[in-house]
Amino acid sequence: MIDIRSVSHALHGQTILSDISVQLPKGKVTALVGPNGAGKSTLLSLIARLQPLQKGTIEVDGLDVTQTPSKQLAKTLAILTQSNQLASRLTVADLVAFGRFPHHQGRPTVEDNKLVDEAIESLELTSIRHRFIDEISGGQRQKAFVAMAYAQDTDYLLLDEPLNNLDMKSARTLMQRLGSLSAQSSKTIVVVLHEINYAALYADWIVGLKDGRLVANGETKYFLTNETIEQVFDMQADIHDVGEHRFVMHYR
Ligand SMILES: Nc1ncnc2c1ncn2[C@@H]1O[C@H](COP(=O)(O)OP(=O)(O)OP(=O)(O)O)[C@@H](O)[C@H]1O
Repeated sequence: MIDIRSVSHALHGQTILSDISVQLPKGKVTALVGPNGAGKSTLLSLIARLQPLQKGTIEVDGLDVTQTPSKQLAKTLAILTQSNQLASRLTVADLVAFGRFPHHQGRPTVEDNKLVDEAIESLELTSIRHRFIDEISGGQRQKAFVAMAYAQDTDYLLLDEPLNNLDMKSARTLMQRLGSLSAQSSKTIVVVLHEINYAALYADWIVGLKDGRLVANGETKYFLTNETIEQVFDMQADIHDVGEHRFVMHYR
């Protein structure tokens, strides 16, 4: 579980997050949703300790993120951020292998190499594994960064808008993979999504933020109501049940 208690955050005098308390369930896929600027990326970065926690506490699997040694945290949690800039010239395979570094400290084992190959195959990057990441398309690069996070094989995986630039089939394949990682390998996955229907189909749990506040939080089918969509996104949408899933018709 990721246990977030009374977390507030401010930058340059501006409140970014206000008193957020929420528990993200272990072994499930949680979607973090909300309008632009709601604070989703900030919350993810605080969970992963990419910036210092100003107020409140965050525990990942019982580990207080402010107290846990970096090596231990890196073996527990992997994050894909939105700013994936690397100065050095790396191939896709180098980049993905980089994700294993906290585990082997520069001396990869057969198991490390196997996990790198699996991540490359899972994201369908095999044919471009030797290409440089600054010479591939935006969607291919996004997949390479997702593969790097995936290869870390941590129990907790945080992904900030992993579907950016992905075509329809690639997006569906990735969400299916994340679903099976949680269902079959008990991984806890937190994913920032803008398309609510990916959350509807693949998330077990949804957390809605708006203006730095927690607006709604619950199991997917209970979260997806007209009232909640309006509260979080300030827009009306029809909710339709199709089979066992609930969809949000927000396209017109
Ligand atoms: N480095 C920064 N300095 C100052 N303000 C920042 C900084 N980073 C983010 N913010 C502000 O914090 C607020 C939350 O930003 P954040 O990126 O967490 O939102 P988000 O929900 O992830 O948005 P989006 O959906 O657009 O990616 C915004 O008002 C943003 O302008």
